[in-house]
Amino acid sequence: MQYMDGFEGPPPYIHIEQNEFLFRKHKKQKEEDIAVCECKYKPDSPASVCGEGCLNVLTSTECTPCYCPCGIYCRNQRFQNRAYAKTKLFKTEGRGWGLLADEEIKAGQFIIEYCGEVISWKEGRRRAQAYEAAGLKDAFIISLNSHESIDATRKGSLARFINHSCQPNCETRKWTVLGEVRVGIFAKHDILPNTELSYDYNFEWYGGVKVRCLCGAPCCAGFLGAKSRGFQEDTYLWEDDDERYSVENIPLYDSEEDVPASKLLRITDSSTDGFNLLGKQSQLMTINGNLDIIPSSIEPIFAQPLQSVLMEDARMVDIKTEPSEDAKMYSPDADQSLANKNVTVSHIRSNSACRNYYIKSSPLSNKKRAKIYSGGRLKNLTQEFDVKLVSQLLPSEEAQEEILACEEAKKAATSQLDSLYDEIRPAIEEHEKDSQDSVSTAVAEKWIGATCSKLKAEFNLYFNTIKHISAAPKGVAPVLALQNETN
Ligand SMILES: C[S@@+](CC[C@H](N)C(=O)[O-])C[C@H]1O[C@@H](n2cnc3c(N)ncnc32)[C@H](O)[C@@H]1O
Repeated sequence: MQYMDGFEGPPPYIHIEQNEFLFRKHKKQKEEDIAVCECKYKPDSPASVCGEGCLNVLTSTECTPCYCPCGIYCRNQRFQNRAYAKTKLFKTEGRGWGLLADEEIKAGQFIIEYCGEVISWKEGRRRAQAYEAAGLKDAFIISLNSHESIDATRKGSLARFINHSCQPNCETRKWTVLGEVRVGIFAKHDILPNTELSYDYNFEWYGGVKVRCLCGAPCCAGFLGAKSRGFQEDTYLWEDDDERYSVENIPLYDSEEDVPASKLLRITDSSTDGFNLLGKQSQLMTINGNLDIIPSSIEPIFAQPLQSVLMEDARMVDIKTEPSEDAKMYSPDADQSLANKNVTVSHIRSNSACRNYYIKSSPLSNKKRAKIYSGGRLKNLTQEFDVKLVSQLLPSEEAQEEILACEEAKKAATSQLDSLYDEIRPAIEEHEKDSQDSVSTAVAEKWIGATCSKLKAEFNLYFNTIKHISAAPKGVAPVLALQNETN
């Protein structure tokens, strides 16, 4: 994403409105598992249909379309229908971006779903550490259930912008929707328009970095997610009077570098897909890379601390946004910028061990492909040489043994990597290339390890060969050169 005159928006992300499953497929609900309520549609009281008394509502389960006795009148399909409240994105002072109510919201109302990438708990931990190592201070990982998390760092809904408060007006609730658990943000009490939405991250948040809380509530816990499982497992055990749990003993970060709010204005209408970012200038780039023209007279929004959340005087403008497609949302620039900023797991993965092992589609011409690939696998493009022959040319027995041992180690590492391919072949075939993002974390870890071992073994072989050749008497090198030419 690009902004005029150096104005910066939030780091780019892909806007999605349903969870994406990275490590498993979306569950398929079996017919026998569908919970059917006993509600009946009465024309004289439509508001009673699938309301508080509905058996499914009571168990936080959404009704399944076609199975609910109330048919199209069912009101218990809010996640499925994306029955979101109207919200707007805005720039806060010191807490990055936040989300405002853009209409009156009633107590208990479903506001928005927290969407992102569904990953394992272990992967969540790993990512949190990788994000922290990469200097990303905004945390977007929340827990979904005992073994899975939702990571909205790279992909997410507008809910990813809801900030924490120790005295929040919203809360997260988990609902079962078509057999899958989903996380929704719900109003704890009535919320007036232009009020910042917030929930308590304490039991949800999984940020690696300790961030000083700026919610301003009298009961403020001091920093974010202090009671969350991630926080506790990561660093500290939560115990009253535990002196480790004090601001002084914990390295704190401000949530972002303070950018004067007067420089920025961001306005979003959650009723549309995607969002726009606006600077003082009349032009802006949407996240999907389209250039929109906006009147330059719009005043910036000034955010108040959460204590004074009502923002009646703020002038806001709704900007119509184009429906976004994932592919468009992530412009090459945005992708590049995110890749530079976040040394993410997939970044590490794809740089460390991919063999570009294309099964079907490939940008290469057939001719070029045929030259490089052999039986579907990428040929070793480095110049091979006859190690045995080279060793015989070396005068010292010790040197000979060393490079033969290196050759053996290289063979062993290569065969270990090759045998791993049998394990990952189905994923490679499904995704048409050998990206480690397409296999489970456990396999990817083995894959990275095996690739590193192979690279190390190759390096040792070449290094020792060069070392011994350069130490050998004159004449050995030309013989080797000749031998290489004849190969
Ligand atoms: C889920 S994101 C919320 C959106 C974020 N403000 C942004 O600009 O993308 C969580 C991050 O926002 C910041 N944040 C949220 N609530 C905060 C608070 N009460 N005080 C300080 N920083 C906060 C922290 O950096 C936190 O890691």
